[in-house]
Amino acid sequence: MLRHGHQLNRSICRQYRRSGTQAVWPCAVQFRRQSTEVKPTHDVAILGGGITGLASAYYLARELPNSRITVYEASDRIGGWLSSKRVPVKDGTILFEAGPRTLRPASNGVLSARMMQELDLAKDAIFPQKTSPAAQNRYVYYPDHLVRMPHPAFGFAENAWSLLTEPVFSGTPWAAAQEIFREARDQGVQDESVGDFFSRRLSRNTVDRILSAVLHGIYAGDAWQLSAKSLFSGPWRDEATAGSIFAGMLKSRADGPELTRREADFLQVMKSYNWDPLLRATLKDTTAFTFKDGLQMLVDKLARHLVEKGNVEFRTSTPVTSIVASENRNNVTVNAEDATQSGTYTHVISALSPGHLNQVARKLEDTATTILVPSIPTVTVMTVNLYFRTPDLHPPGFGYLIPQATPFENNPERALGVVFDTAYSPSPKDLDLNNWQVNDVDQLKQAREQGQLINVNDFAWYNMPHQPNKQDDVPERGTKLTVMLGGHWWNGWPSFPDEKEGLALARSVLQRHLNISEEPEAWQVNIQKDCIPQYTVGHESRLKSAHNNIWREYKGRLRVAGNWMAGVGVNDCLRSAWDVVQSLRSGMDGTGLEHVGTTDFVRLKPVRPGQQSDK
Ligand SMILES: C=Cc1c2[nH]c(c1C)Cc1[nH]c(c(CCC(=O)O)c1C)Cc1[nH]c(c(C)c1CCC(=O)O)Cc1[nH]c(c(C)c1C=C)C2
Repeated sequence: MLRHGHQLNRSICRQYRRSGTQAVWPCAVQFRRQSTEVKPTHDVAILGGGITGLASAYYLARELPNSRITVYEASDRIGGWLSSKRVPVKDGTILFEAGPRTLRPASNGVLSARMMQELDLAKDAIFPQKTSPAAQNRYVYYPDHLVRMPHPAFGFAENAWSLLTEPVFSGTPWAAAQEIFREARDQGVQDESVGDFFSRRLSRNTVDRILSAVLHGIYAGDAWQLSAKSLFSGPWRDEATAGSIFAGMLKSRADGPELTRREADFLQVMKSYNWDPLLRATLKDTTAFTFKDGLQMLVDKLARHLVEKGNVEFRTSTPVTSIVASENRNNVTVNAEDATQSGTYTHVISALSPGHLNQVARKLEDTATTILVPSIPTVTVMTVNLYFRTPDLHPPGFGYLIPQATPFENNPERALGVVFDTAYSPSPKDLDLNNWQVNDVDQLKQAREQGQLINVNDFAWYNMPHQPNKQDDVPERGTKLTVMLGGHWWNGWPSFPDEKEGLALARSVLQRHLNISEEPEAWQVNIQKDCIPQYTVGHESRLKSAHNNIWREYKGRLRVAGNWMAGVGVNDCLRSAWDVVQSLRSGMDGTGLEHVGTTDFVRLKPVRPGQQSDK
């Protein structure tokens, strides 16, 4: 982080000082409010205070309430890549996100939705509607202009015209029509790159012009390095079992979608959860949500909740130097740089990156690094947040992605994409009663009390009767954008652009692509070093080796979680924390990687036309 301090973490610290709680949180000192001294069933050290570490502590404290939990964090703040900052502008304040900015409620996202309900955060959330431009309008920049991606809401004629005339789609509709007739891969192929897989099944243009853009937006990675088996496990399996991706899709429609048994069980557990009916309805109407003070609110609320629990201790500014299993594998000693913070635990959950875990993992009396996890490459992403006084400097939408095929002269900065952040916050105009589609507040309140969903223009008004939430506190909304740079384009670079260069690169992208030449009123440059692990070809077999190595050395006393195993997003981090805690709770042996490569599949009931799938 190159600008602005860690105000939000410090503000919790101040709040706890003010609230008269017995110790100061977290500010480099430990904090534990022990209610009654009961011998803990599990004494667990969690390594890493990012979202995975916090979520692990949260699930442990809930599922194993008699456990004792110690979270070790090397830096002086918690939250990892999640970092929201409120910054001043001429007439108010606006919110910048350095890392992830929204959460999707689908799939593993049910965990973030559930956490939001349990932490009473839904009243602070912002829910753009499915039908809003933010949800529907997604663009790709190719070769020298923005192209809106087809969406059912745009109608047949517009979508067909775009597919037939835009160079970005050149050859793709024809390749898709032929996919079912293409020969399936040799059964001996263990894995291949996403690029190789989809250029075999569809076309090279489809990969370079469309898929590579999608992969930029999720992994900031190279389509020709990332693993098809790990990233597109469904189509990868469909080719092997049904002969083609299209045939696999037809089979799913007829017989029902195929899931691993573990996934089906997870969905069942989530379905039977006692959802707030209004939140459930709101989530069905939205594709992504955020909070009025950004995703940092989730971190702060989680931390506060854990401190109040009493059985969680945070040790910030406490780098761990090694973790050593006892000879009989009954416990693990965590050694910290400050020896007074070292301790012996029944279990350790590592929420560290693989490289960091390898550095601290030691065999008994061994001083050399132990390779527990085979090397998993990472990429560095620079995010540049900018705020301009003039509103609507871009077309309405979520943002745009830049594929690998965009000619160098149209993207010499090697940008990956641009996010239109204003789309996630209602403007003061949206909140003005006179601009509402319905403006009889009493009628709206009555409807809300009956559990009906009320929308204020493009947003669900969940926190009624309070004013709908907004992120930017300004009387007239400007334009807020984030330019994403780097990723795989910067692989092997000995150093990265500094703050000044980053800002210049971002402004140059905006000038060329959106014709924005205005001076930004506020900006922030963030370099997220090694933030996204790359699931490159052979990823699954590396995870299997990691499982074997960790089991051999720690026999279930060390479990791993994080964004390097089953998805790089915040929701996936929550899921890996959830899985580790569930297996600890049920007394199962494991490492956190025991499910990798499972072949136990079940079919769900097919969804008939007109029928709604269960969310
Ligand atoms: C900070 C950079 C990140 C990039 N990808 C991710 C991060 C954190 C991880 C990620 N982004 C998305 C997903 C899909 C599933 C999901 O959980 O939503 C994942 C795993 C989608 C996405 N991509 C962008 C945004 C704003 C979102 C929504 C989720 C979020 O807020 O992160 C834009 C975007 N992300 C990256 C780039 C290069 C990019 C470009 C416009 C990298």
